[in-house]
Amino acid sequence: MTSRTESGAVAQTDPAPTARTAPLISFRDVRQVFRLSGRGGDGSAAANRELVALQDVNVDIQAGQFVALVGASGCGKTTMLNMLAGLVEPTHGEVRLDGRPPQLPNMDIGYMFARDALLPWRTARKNVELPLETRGWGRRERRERAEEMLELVGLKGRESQYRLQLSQGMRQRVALARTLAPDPSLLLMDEPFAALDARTKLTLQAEFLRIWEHNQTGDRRKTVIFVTHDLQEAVLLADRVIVMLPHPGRVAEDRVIDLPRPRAELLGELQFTKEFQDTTHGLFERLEGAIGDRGPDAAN
Ligand SMILES: Nc1ncnc2c1ncn2[C@@H]1O[C@H](COP(=O)(O)OP(=O)(O)OP(=O)(O)O)[C@@H](O)[C@H]1O
Repeated sequence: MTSRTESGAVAQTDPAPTARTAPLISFRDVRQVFRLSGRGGDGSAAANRELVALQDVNVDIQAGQFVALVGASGCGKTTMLNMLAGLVEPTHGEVRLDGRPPQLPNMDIGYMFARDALLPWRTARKNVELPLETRGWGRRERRERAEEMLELVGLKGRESQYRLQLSQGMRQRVALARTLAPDPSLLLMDEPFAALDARTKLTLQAEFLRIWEHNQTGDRRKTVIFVTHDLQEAVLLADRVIVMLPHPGRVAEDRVIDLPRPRAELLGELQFTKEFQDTTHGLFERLEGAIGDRGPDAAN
């Protein structure tokens, strides 16, 4: 499989191992226009204008891939996640998940955000139990599963603590445990580690990768769509990095990351390898080049 960059060139791409099977996810000629209402520039007249959040997006993703979406603020990354979650329907074109338009609710999706969004009146364990409650799990199995997940993310002994008693890193661990608890096969992750300091971030990246890589050998392998502003994080974690540009939001580059797997134990060292630095540098130039290019819809 190949894909086109915005300039029409064919980008280096392709999830080789499963390339001949039908993609789990496909965005076909997707365009998303939001109608904005409000005051005009002079503050006097009401103005209605359109914002092109996504333009000509064509992306296929195979089951089990770890794909990072990277790009400046406003290039439509979250909108793509929301389309997969069934929260946004494209204005034009098609989004397919397992061959069908995404539907709400989809119990086989886990969605995780930059802010932990834990319920402050529930303990860590009760927070992890939440998605299991909505899926109708019984009380005992919920409790067992929540405890198992909290142990997996390194929070054994913290089950009864409330959000306020936990550090930001611990809260994100609880959020990760909550996202993984129902064992979803598709993970939508919107800057899940962005609010963490560098050291905690690296620890959580490694832990998440360890869990994900461990699952890849079983029948519950997980597809990950991981949104980040951090190019290094994208290259470290993903099989494939899609670089997006804003005004309008579009795909600029679609690159396979050819670093060894499993990677979880290597993250600390990988960052200093020439392979990693060359890959990151190439993609960085692509993003940097875009800074001068405000795109055809810069007013948006
Ligand atoms: N429901 C909406 N109504 C109007 N405009 C929207 C809506 N959702 C998103 N937008 C706009 O669409 C554009 C793309 O938004 P989106 O959140 O997908 O970008 P993003 O790349 O995820 O940005 P960030 O990195 O800042 O989260 C932005 O200009 C945003 O303001």
